[in-house]
Amino acid sequence: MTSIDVQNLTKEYGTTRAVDQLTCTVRPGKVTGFLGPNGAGKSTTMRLVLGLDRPTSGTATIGGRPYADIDEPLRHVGALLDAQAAHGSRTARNHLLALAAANRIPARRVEEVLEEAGLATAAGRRIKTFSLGMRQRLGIAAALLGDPRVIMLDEPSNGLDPEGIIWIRELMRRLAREGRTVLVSSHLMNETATFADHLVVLGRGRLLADTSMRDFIAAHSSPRVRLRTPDGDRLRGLLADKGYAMTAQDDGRWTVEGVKAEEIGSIAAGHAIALLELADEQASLEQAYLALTADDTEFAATATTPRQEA
Ligand SMILES: Nc1ncnc2c1ncn2[C@@H]1O[C@H](COP(=O)(O)OP(=O)(O)OP(=O)(O)O)[C@@H](O)[C@H]1O
Repeated sequence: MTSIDVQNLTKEYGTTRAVDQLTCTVRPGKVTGFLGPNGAGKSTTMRLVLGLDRPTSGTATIGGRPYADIDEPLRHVGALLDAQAAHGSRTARNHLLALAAANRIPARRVEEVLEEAGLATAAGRRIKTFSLGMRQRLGIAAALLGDPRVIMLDEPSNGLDPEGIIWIRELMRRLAREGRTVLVSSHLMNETATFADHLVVLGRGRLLADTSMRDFIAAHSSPRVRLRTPDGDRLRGLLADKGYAMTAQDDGRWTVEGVKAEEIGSIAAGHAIALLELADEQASLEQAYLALTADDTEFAATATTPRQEA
């Protein structure tokens, strides 16, 4: 089993505590979404796991070993941290060939990952001519080069077009199905909801949540019911007597907060009120995330303004 294990990890930059006593385990066979407001410590944690920075205290290991102790690390751990990092005057193919040679990876893997990342026709071009999306694809190709069991991607959808976003989503799902450990940071909640099974959420360097996506949404949202009825005013009165507010929506439906569909259904049935539609509404990951991180957002316009997806 190749897990990423973080134990009491702390990183201070001067007086800034970027990561604060963080303990979590990222397990194989799942895509784990790594979330948190700007400056929460996600990139710092990834850098510490990859040995690119030294922790102030605590440990980060991959499969039980610090990254620095892993021989030919690209064969075990693939990471995309900064897509701008590749040497601009090299071609994409030469960049990957150099990485392959340094890690004793056969050169034919270069052609495979170029193909997989949709860069086969651009392989002979210098990286400095690449768009941001192409650089992301190249970074992901590099991460996959050594067929690693552990993949860490920092904002992989950055700069990708809609087709690229679908590609990366399906790629991550497949990597997890193959039993690999996949850790992906993102600011895009709707996007994360489409690929993550599990979530690790940071706020100001501390762990706010380490839970399945489903449990996270259930824990950080209140129930809400959507319904349609020809007898809205009567039902609204009945629900008001029980302390529930029924709110008219623009599309002719009503919503009721803080209640489950079963309860509304039995109240309506008890008073012979017809319901043409009745359903529990699933809160979105974005709503649950905003509810959890409202107090931990360092750089927000106002604490109550929901952020739009970038
Ligand atoms: N090299 C550094 N020197 C000084 N401070 C740093 C350094 N790297 C990160 N920090 C600080 O550490 C904190 C965490 O930053 P980090 O980049 O890890 O957050 P993040 O969650 O990845 O944010 P974002 O979502 O904006 O990418 C921030 O306050 C940041 O300013």
